[in-house]
Amino acid sequence: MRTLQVELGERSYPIYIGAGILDSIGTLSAKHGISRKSPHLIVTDDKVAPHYLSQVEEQLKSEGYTVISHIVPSGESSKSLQVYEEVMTTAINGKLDRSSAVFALGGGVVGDLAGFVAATYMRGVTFVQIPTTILAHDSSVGGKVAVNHPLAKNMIGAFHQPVMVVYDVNTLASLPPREVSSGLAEMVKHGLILDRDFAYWCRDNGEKLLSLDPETLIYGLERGCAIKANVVSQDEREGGLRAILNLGHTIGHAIEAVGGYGRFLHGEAIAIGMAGSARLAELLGRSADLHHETVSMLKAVNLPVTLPEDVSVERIMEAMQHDKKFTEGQMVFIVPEAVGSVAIVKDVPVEAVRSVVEQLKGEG
Ligand SMILES: NC(=O)c1ccc[n+]([C@@H]2O[C@H](COP(=O)([O-])OP(=O)(O)OC[C@H]3O[C@@H](n4cnc5c(N)ncnc54)[C@H](O)[C@@H]3O)[C@@H](O)[C@H]2O)c1
Ligand SMILES: O=C(O)C(=O)C[C@@H](O)[C@H](O)[C@H](O)COP(=O)(O)O
Ligand SMILES: [Zn+2]
Repeated sequence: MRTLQVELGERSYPIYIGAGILDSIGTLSAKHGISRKSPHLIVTDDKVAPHYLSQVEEQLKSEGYTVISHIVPSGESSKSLQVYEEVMTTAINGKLDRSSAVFALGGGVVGDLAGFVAATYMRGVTFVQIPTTILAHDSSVGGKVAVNHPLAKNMIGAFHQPVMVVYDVNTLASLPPREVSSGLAEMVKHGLILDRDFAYWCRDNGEKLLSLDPETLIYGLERGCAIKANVVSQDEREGGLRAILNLGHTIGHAIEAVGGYGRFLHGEAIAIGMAGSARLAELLGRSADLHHETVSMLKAVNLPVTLPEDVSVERIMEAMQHDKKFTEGQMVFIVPEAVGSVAIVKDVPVEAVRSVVEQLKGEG
């Protein structure tokens, strides 16, 4: 087992990464001071539960913990206020108290939903992340938790850090190929924003990553987590720097919303968004040839880089107005300047953005 640390003063926490470490969840919970006198809640989804829920329940029980579980339908539609209320009802009926913990067992959907429950139940209880997707190397780190509004992604949320992240890479073996690619979008993003060598490493190792070669995958997840942890440690609440983690997300979140939170996976939408950001960089004269490089990296892990013909440019433009980075009437974009380096650009002309979205429906 390897340990990375997210440095956040008194809210610092470890990311444990290893093969088979779900079997240590009970002992790790005890190590992190989780009470044996209060009941705890595991939140998971109906695709993850058949694989891993009983293992986690048994593990915690064998260490003397009392746990109840809530299984939500898999998929982005569970990041809703309705499902949030249902999980809250389970927590209240289960008599969780202020010393209780909420464990998120699953991908980013379960992590964001369960984290928002943990952030708000009795105004905040202990939160543990047990990620089971590649994408969750990003979502389980950093404490952004939220549910969606039909009009805009992650609109109802909080910052609530976990006390630990327990990342058992063995769980990734059951991921469907489309989810593997979706998760790799955030890994490529981590290279594109801050680490040129890592971005090219992802491209060169695309085949091995797609086939879940253990050594390659663990290196990629560790490097991705380390880049994310480093940014979060410098700017926990996105006062400035943290916004770079949003590369591709302004267009990507709009694509997800217009697709009804289900047509496009998060990683697919931000892959298209990253291709768009590279086009924007070229249009704004900030770099040449970045689109070609970005697209080659995304294609190496089977990600889409164009929008289907039937998606309305106007609806994308409309949905984009809700981007959380936009303030005081200014469109703010994370614009790549070179592979491994991005800028936060304010007041991007709306016509430039529209032109990029239109191009995404063409050859990308
Ligand atoms: N909080 C953050 O910082 C942050 C960062 C990135 C993404 N996100 C959010 O994360 C979400 C996407 O996360 P995701 O891609 O993990 O989606 P997800 O949680 O929906 O998981 C993807 C799919 O894989 C299934 N699954 C999960 N683990 C599995 C396993 N081990 N074996 C088999 N099937 C498994 C799930 O049931 C689901 O169908 C989006 O809502 C996105 O907004 C949040
Ligand atoms: O952690 C962050 O900060 C990110 O931007 C990571 C993103 O990958 C993630 O999708 C995040 O949930 C987006 O946050 P939002 O504030 O744009 O909703
Ligand atoms: Zn993301």
